[in-house]
Formats: sequence, structure tokens, C-alpha cells
Amino acid sequence: MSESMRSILLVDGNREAREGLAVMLRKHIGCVVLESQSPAEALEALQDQDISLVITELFAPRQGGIELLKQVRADHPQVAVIVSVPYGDRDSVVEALRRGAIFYIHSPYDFEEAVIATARALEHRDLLVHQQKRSPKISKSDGFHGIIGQSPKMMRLYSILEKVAEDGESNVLIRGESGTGKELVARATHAYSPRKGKNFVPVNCAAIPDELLESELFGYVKGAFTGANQSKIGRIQYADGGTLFLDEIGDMKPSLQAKLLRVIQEREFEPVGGVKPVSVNVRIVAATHRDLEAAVAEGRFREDLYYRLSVVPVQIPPLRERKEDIPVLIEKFVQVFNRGRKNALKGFAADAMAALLEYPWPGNVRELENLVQRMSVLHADDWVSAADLPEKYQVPGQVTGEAAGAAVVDECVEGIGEENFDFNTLVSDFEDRLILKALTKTGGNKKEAARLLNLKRTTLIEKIKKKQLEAEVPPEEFV
Ligand SMILES: Nc1ncnc2c1ncn2[C@@H]1O[C@H](COP(=O)(O)OP(=O)(O)OP(=O)(O)O)[C@@H](O)[C@H]1O
Repeated sequence: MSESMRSILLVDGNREAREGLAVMLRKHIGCVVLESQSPAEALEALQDQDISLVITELFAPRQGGIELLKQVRADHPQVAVIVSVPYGDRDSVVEALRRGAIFYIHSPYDFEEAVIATARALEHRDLLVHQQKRSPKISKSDGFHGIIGQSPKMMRLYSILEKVAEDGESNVLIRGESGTGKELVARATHAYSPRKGKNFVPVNCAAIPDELLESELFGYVKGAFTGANQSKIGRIQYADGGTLFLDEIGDMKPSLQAKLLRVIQEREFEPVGGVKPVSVNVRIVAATHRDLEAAVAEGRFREDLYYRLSVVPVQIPPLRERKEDIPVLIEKFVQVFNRGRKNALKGFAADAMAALLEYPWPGNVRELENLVQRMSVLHADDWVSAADLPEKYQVPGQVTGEAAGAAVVDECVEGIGEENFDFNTLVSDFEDRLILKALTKTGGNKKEAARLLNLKRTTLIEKIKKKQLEAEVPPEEFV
């Protein structure tokens, strides 16, 4: 979708305020701004128009805006929502964020704040749209033997892989952090190469104990060691004509490195306990997340083997450097984990997607895949919202309940010395907030909530009663 086609729906009963903000958004964001004066009018507009973002005031009573937010989340989950909240109305901030608003802004509007929040919300939204409307030419990439991603960095990787695959002979060294897809890439180089009719044989050098790795790789002859009652061919021979994938090559001990070098240089080796050389023709694709150059410098990895293996170096970028791939990866994993399920996960709503785009992904694509799998079990037949994500994904920078909490504290501190500042009320409010948060987290389970708060269960129950908090938590959460 082109930028000029992005539409924002601005919902505010105050015509002057609405028109003022609309002018600023048109000027600074450069997109279509539609205006509605009530939640009902907004819902109609949402039916007829292709809206990317809704900015709504909460209306009096505030349930008007919250209802609209709930409806958008239910019927148009990929539309992002920003709520505008009167200064100091902490309850509304927390409720709106809990209900799935992506950001909040203040009313009366601070134009600079509103423009920044809108631009950020649209950035997230554009990534979703980009994922859905990708061009057919680019979508060819997700046919690259299951490797998903259309970021410029991945596109560059595919063009290298295409050349590597066509060549079929040169050894390849794949570098990348854990979980970036090194094995997937190794399989792709085999599947697209002239060797594809023969075996692809993966060996994880770090997972097999040193004393076993030699016989696994090279095989052994009968009587080579106690228990070798018959000869066995090794994985190198099994890969003859095909591809041998040596994962975690940096962990291979020096004596095996020498034997592997001979396989590359002379295309032959002797099985353990054997004297007759065996000829093989294998392409070696090796992978490591270690600093192999440092290992060479320190004498832990043979320099000659390093050069033989790294004829074509392939670097896979970490997920944090290609966040635009996150929506398309999520879409693919949702499809995969929904397969064969009656209650399919509907997807990730805009606020959840926004949170995931902010997260640094230390475990890369593997971590993302695991998260989608977990969500597909826990939220079958539903959309995943930011509040459903495990805590660590609700990172600072994304305006979540936690960030709102911090903002609330800051706001309180600012108020010290003011005429109506009241220590006891503020502390009591903060206590309420902690208790409600813990109860929400535990679905209303008081025993669990007490554990989270490190309070005695009886103390918590007493506080809930005294503060009459039960009424404030949505009843469905008290299971
Ligand atoms: N670009 C991608 N598209 C689709 N799935 C991916 C992609 N990258 C990784 N995955 C998936 O993530 C998981 C981890 O990938 P893989 O095992 O290839 O990573 P790795 O870099 O070899 O990890 P490690 O170094 O820990 O062995 C696999 O299930 C793989 O299918």
C-alpha cells in the first residue's frame, strides 16, 4: 500500500480539537485523515473504509472509547488504535493499554506528541501491510526451500545462495548467531544444487562426544575397537555425491581437523582401524556461531582447513537486523502450527505485533518460532494481543502497562509539593495497581497473585476486601 493511501480515523466529539489535530496529521504525516465525532460513526467508517489507524478519545463516560477499542480489536484486529487520555487519568491509560491500545496520547492534544505516536504506530502498521501485500516477485523468496524473509539483507543472501547452489562444488562456510537458520540455509544449498539427488547428511560436531565423532564421520572396520563387531560406513561416505553439513565446526578437535582436510584435498580417507583408503566426492557445508578467525589465531583451528572450508562465506543476519521479516515469519509459523488444528490461532493483533517488533530476539528465528507455537496452544481460536505475550516481550519502548506504570510513578513524583499532593492516597493507589495487575496476570487466582506479590494469601485477601478491589477487575477474570 502506498504511503498516500494510508488512512487514519480520528474520533473526537470536540470538533475544534479534532479538526486541529487532523490538520497537523495531514501536514506532518502526509496521509488521509477521516474524522468521526462518535464511536458509532467511527464503527460505520471502519466498515466502509480501509483504515490503518484509529485515534480515539475516550468520551464521557470513558466506556464509549473503550467500547470502540474493544470492537476494533474484535472485528478489525490489524487496525492499530491510539487512545487520547486526559492528563492525569491513570485509570484510563491502564485500562486502554490493557484492552489493546498500541499507544496513548494526552488530551487536550499535544500536537508534537500526537504526531510522533502516530508516525510510530503507522510504521508498525506498514510492516503488516507490506507482509500481506508483498509482490509476487518477492514472494518467490519464501519458496527458497522454506527460508522465509524478504528484507533487503535476506534478498542479498538468496542471490548468494542461488549462485552457491548452481556451483555445487565449492565448500561453504555459514556464519550466524544461534537460531538464525544456518541448518535451513545449508539444506537449501543442497536442495538447489546438482547434488540434490544424493544425500544431505547433517553432523553436529558439538553434540557428538570427541571419541565418537571420528567413527561417526569416517566409519570403522570390524575389530577396530572393542564392540566393533562389524564394519560400519561413516557419514562422510553416506554423503558421497551429496552434501555433508558440519554444524558447529569450530568445536572439532585438531586430529579430526587434519583428517577432514585430507577428505577435502585428496577426496579420500581411511575408516577407523582400516588401511584401505575410501574415495568420496562430497561438498562440505560447514557452520559455526564461533569466531573462527580467533580460533585460528589462537591455534585451536587449522588455518589451512579454515581456508578450504570458507571458499564461499555466507553470513546470516540476526533477526534484530531484519525486523521487517518478523510479520511474515509469524504468518508462516501461524500457518504451520494451525495445520490440522480445529481451533486455529487467528493471528497476532497490531499491538502484539508492535511489541514483537521492538524486542531484540537474542534467540533469533528459533525463539520466534517457539513463541508462535506456544501462543497457538494457549490462544487457539483467538487473536494474540500484547497483553497475552510473556512479560519479556513487553519491552520498554513499547507503551505497555509496565511503561504506563513507570509513567504514573514519574507523574506522582512530579506532583510533590503541589497543593493537592497526598502521600497516603498515592501510596494506596499504587498498592491497588499492584494488586490488580497481579490478579489480572493470574486470571483472578488470589493464591497465585499473592505468590507473585510475595504476600501472604490471607494478607492479600484482606487488602482486596478492605480496598473493595474485586469490583474493579472484569468478572470473567475471576475464574
Ligand atoms: N528464515 C527462516 N525461515 C523459516 N524458518 C526459519 C528461518 N530461520 C530459522 N528458521 C527456523 O528456526 C529454527 C532454527 O533454525 P536452524 O536450526 O537452522 O538455526 P541454526 O542457526 O542452525 O541454529 P544453531 O546455531 O542453534 O544450531 C528452525 O526450526 C528453522 O526452521
